[in-house]
Amino acid sequence: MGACNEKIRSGRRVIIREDPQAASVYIAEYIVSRIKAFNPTENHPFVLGLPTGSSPEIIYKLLVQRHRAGEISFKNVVTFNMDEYVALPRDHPESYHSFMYKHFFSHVDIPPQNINILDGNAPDLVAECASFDARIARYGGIELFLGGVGPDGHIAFNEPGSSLSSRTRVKTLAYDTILANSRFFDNDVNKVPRMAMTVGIQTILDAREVVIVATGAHKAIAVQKGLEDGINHMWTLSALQLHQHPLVVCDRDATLELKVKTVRYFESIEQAGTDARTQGPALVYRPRTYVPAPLPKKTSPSQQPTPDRTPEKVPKDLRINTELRRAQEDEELTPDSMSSRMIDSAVGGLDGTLKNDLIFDRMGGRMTTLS
Ligand SMILES: N[C@@H]1[C@@H](O)[C@H](O)[C@@H](COP(=O)(O)O)O[C@@H]1O
Repeated sequence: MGACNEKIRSGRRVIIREDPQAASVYIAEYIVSRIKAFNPTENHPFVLGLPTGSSPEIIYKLLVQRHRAGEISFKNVVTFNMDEYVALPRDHPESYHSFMYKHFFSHVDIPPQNINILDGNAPDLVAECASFDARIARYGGIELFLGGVGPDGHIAFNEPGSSLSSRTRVKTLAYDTILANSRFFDNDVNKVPRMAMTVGIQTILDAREVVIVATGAHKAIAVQKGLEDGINHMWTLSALQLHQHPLVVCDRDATLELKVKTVRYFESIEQAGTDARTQGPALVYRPRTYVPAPLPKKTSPSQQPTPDRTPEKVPKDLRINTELRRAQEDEELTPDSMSSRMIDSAVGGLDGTLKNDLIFDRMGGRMTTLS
């Protein structure tokens, strides 16, 4: 597993800020800059994946502020939310529908028909999940998926043990998650829904870029398992090691379980000038792997886009071809394999201090110390 990871960790970025506010400022600015760089139009919208949870609340607040200041429009942005509880009324204050309208959608100019949230009360939940995946495919895939992480390392509701190749589906919540989320339900575990619908790990990995916010000491073990250990379905955050462009933004507390060397390494990448806000994956050069069907003409908010509701109606050519996408993505910010660190030229462009830090990390150096 270790050797395999070395090859696939390319382009991984970890940004560390002192507190949740500063981490959120970074992410909000990043999202704004990505949407602006994409220059979305009605026929070529920016497709944004979105989370709920307490961690992204500040991010939404900042995005709303930027919108009110006239700095960003969401008119040509299409959103897909990660997850929703099953059988919780849509207008329940803790439904993810309510959360999203309360914190974000009601305050920006996104057209209602551009909003996609799983319907946890659909008569056929399996068909609803398939329809959700079909809608994502119809829009040409997700450009940027923002996510949080649970204390047990889950992303969306992909609980420990989830399949790394999963797509949108119904999941039974882990007890840890029910306990963690009971704070939103009068601290009563019995009020927390037992099931949820969630995008799968593969749904997230299919996004062209994934941004994770992790703040607070209670996320430190998940961050350590996700970043330093190997890919493990018991810590589904770690699946991002399979992605070409994951960006994890932590506050200082969330790094408490990381090795000092890991923290210093990622800080050195940022100091070396590979600022994620300007070094994200190319937005326009990566070809879409399918041709999106033309979007319906906008009429009234009550006339939602009418995606096919059943899996049978999903045309084959709308399926995501991840192999082709991977083949196209070969740009790297900084080599992150042990073998490449051993080559002095890999750090040749850094200043003396950074060079010393990284050269210290050579396998040869460690062997000398041990002998
Ligand atoms: N389904 C959500 C996740 O998407 C979220 O990342 C997690 C962490 O939430 P918080 O940010 O409140 O810690 O909570 C829930 O389980």
